Amino acid sequence: MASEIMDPDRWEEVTGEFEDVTYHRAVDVPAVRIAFDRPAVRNAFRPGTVDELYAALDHARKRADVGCVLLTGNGPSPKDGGWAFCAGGDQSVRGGSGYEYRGDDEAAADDDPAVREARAGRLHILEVQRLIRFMPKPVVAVVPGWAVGGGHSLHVVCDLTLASEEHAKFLQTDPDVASFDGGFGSAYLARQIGQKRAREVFFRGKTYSAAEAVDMGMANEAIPHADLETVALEWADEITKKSPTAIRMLKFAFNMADDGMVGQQVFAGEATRLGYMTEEAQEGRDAFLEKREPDFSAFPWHY
Ligand SMILES: CC(C)(COP(=O)(O)OP(=O)(O)OC[C@H]1O[C@@H](n2cnc3c(N)ncnc32)[C@H](O)[C@@H]1OP(=O)(O)O)[C@@H](O)C(=O)NCCC(=O)NCCSC(=O)c1cc(O)c2ccccc2c1O
Repeated sequence: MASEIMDPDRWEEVTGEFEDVTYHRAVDVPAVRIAFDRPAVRNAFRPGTVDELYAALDHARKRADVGCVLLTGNGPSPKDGGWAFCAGGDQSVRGGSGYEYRGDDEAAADDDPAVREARAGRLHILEVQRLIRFMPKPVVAVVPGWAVGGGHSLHVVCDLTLASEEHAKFLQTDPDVASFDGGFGSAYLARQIGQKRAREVFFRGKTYSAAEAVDMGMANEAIPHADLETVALEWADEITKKSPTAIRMLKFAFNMADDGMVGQQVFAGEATRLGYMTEEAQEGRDAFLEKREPDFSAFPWHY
């Protein structure tokens, strides 16, 4: 198995071109498990990792038989036995304007010369954040160890966070390495734990345990390490037994208050879809196609 705490009987691999992440589908729950797979570097991401993560998440987003995504990190490290969710951007490939494809990572990069010419350093983990935020199904951060820097921001943007009681550690190093996630990583964190605490997380760079993260309101539950993935699957099972439409509308309703006009647009788009599903809307469409006046008289003015 990809990770020591992953139960081989519960998962089957989803085929794809993956080097830096693993992608599995649960055998008895409509959920998938997407995991960073660079445990020797605390699951830090390089550009190719982010490309693969995006591809796997987008695949999960589109599947009718997937209602929940578990995002985690494989472990332990073969070097020292350490555990990590994700330690953020790989500092060894950070260039002048972002993270760069280098070495074997280069193979994953787009070869089109015009694309190469346009490409600045990659900060496209932000595109992954938006995908998580706007996908119409819950994404659960399953944190078996370090969640640091851009890895911390990823857990923040996930809908729920479950953390290993023994090994999860939450830390913001952004200002130590002269980086700053001024979007969800900081501002949305402040929504979760309050302005003073969020500023402390970034300005002091203190490490918080799973229990502290739960107390602060940025994690949902601390779970014994050995049971972490079992409990995560139980949560996925509970979630996916509920109405897909209700869960989708709730996620977008929760988002809307913080997402401005885009949040309204995403929620309203789903409301439009529900409208289109009514006979009333179909009468509007049919009347146009049949070149007649619409007759909405059968549809009451509900209150
Ligand atoms: C994560 C740690 C706190 C763990 O400490 P620990 O003592 O347990 O382990 P080691 O330090 O010995 O690490 C083991 C091994 O892993 C390598 N490693 C760890 N993290 C990284 C990393 N981020 N990049 C590269 N390599 C890493 C480490 O070098 C060791 O290798 P050896 O060969 O020596 O065995 C601690 O490791 C740590 O503090 N890591 C750095 C965390 C960090 O600063 N991350 C980057 C923050 S910035 C960021 O992530 C970010 C990315 C974006 O794309 C953004 C985009 C837009 C806006 C903001 C962004 C952003 O902030």
